Order: sequence, then structure tokens, then C-alpha cells
Amino acid sequence: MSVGSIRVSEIFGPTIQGEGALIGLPTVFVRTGGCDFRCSWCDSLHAVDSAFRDQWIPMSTEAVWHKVTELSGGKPLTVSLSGGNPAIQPLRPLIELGHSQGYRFALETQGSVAQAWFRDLDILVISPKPPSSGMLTDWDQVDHCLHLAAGGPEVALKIVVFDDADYEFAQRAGERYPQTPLFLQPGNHTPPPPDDDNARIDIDGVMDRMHWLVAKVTADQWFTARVLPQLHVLLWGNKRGV
Ligand SMILES: C[S@@+](CC[C@H](N)C(=O)[O-])C[C@H]1O[C@@H](n2cnc3c(N)ncnc32)[C@H](O)[C@@H]1O
Ligand SMILES: Nc1nc2[nH]cc(C(=O)O)c2c(=O)[nH]1
Ligand code: SF4
Ligand SMILES: [Mg+2]
Repeated sequence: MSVGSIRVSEIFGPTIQGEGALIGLPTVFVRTGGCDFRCSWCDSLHAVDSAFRDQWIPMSTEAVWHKVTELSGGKPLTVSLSGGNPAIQPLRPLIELGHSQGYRFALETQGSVAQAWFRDLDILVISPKPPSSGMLTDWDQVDHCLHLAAGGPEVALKIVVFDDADYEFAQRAGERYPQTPLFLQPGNHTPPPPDDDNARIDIDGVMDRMHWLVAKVTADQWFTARVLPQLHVLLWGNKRGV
């Protein structure tokens, strides 16, 4: 991979942002390839598992930007940077280029890698990984991400919840960052078959966890938490590129 190139798994859209603070907002996704985590339930393994490495294309900033402007018809919108972990890619020049043309940038990351350029984003979504993921969250790194973003983007936390232990993890995150909007997202259990466009999902399970989560936050009087399903999963299941 040449210096400065971005490892891209897929660029798609416009679609709507299906998760969290920007839910429903039209967006183009740039999904980078490669992740320093391997969550047990990751729904984007095609951008994580090295078995898919041959599908990750090193692209120049200009080439990525050309595709984004083509998909958006040159009309500025919010670009969603996801992955994999987009924080391990050299994205500063892309953000700079897009801003010069009136676009906005949202980035989703697990909070394991902090970058000075987080400050240049418009929205930073940190999604610390709860126990069910099998990953360990390093809160010092999450603190560092928030520290570097201070004075820059809007910041939100988005925590996937499958069970009680995950819910308690989310509560601790809420206590640690009382000023930061926090979104709870029910987990989608179905193992994602990344190449199956008609991938079926456990919609009943997602809905059960959604009901359960609403009951939990209201019973606990956790009145600052926001509970949202993955809208794109409700609409399109595990289909890729939507
Ligand atoms: C695929 S990740 C990519 C960005 C980054 N690696 C991260 O985890 O934040 C985007 C979002 O999808 C969430 N996610 C992944 N698999 C999921 C699943 N099976 N059910 C619900 N949310 C999931 C992640 O927790 C994260 O908030
Ligand atoms: N529509 C849509 N919304 C999303 N929000 C977060 C996504 C992701 O995989 O990062 C995602 C995605 O893949 N599609
Ligand atoms: S951190 Fe994000 S992309 Fe990486 S394995 Fe976990 S959910 Fe998937
Ligand atoms: Mg996804």
C-alpha cells in the first residue's frame, strides 16, 4: 500500500444513516478495511476479517473523493466514515478536501485509536465494546479520543447491548461521560454472511432486545439514554452496501 493511501472496503450510497445521532440522515459511506478488534458479533466482517483482504483496495484521497462526489452528484452531504476501524487510516486529507467543498464528516470508531485529526470531524461517534463482544475497552484510550476531539466535533457514544452485562457496561459509560449523548443499540445476533445479499436477520430477537432495553431505561429512570434500533437492519437486514 503506498504512503497516504486509504484502504477501502466499500464506498456506497446515498443511503440513510441507520444508527445513532444522525439516524435517517442521507449519507454516503466510506467503509475502510482492517480493524484492530474482532468483535464476536461484528456485522461488518467483510471489512475486518483478513480473509477479505483481497477486496480492500488502497485508494488515493482523490480517488475516494471522486467516488463520493460521483455518488452524491456533487451535492454536499454528510459522509460517514466507518469500517473496520477508520481511525487507523490516513483520513485527514480527505476530510480537508471534503470540507473545502462544503461536505461534512461523521466517523464511527470503537475508541481504541485516537487521532489528532478527530478534531477536524463534524461528528465523532465512539462505540466502546461491551463484554458480549469479547473485546476489552481501554477507557484511557476512549478518554484520549474525547480529549483530542474537544472543541471540535459533536461527540456521541453508541453502545451495543445484547444482555444485562452489556447494559451495566453502558450504564458505567454513561456515568463516566455524563455530558456526552449516549445511544443504546440492540444487538443483532445473526452471524452476518457477508456475501449474501438476502441475508436473513433475527428480527424478532432485535425487537425483543429493543423492547427489553426500553423497559430497562424507563424502569431505571435513565432519562438521558436514547434507545434506537439499526434502522438499516430493519429495512434491509444484513444486506451490504445500504
Ligand atoms: C461495524 S462498526 C465499524 C466502526 C467501528 N469499528 C466501531 O465498532 O465503532 C459500526 C457500528 O456497528 C455496530 N455493530 C457491529 N455489529 C453489530 C451487531 N451485530 N449488532 C448491532 N450493532 C453492531 C458497532 O458496535 C458500531 O457501533
Ligand atoms: N445505512 C447504514 N447505516 C449505518 N450506520 C452505521 C453503519 C456501519 O456499518 O458502520 C451503517 C451501515 O452499514 N448502513
Ligand atoms: S470494532 Fe467495529 S468493525 Fe471492528 S470488529 Fe468490532 S464492530 Fe467490527
Ligand atoms: Mg453496519
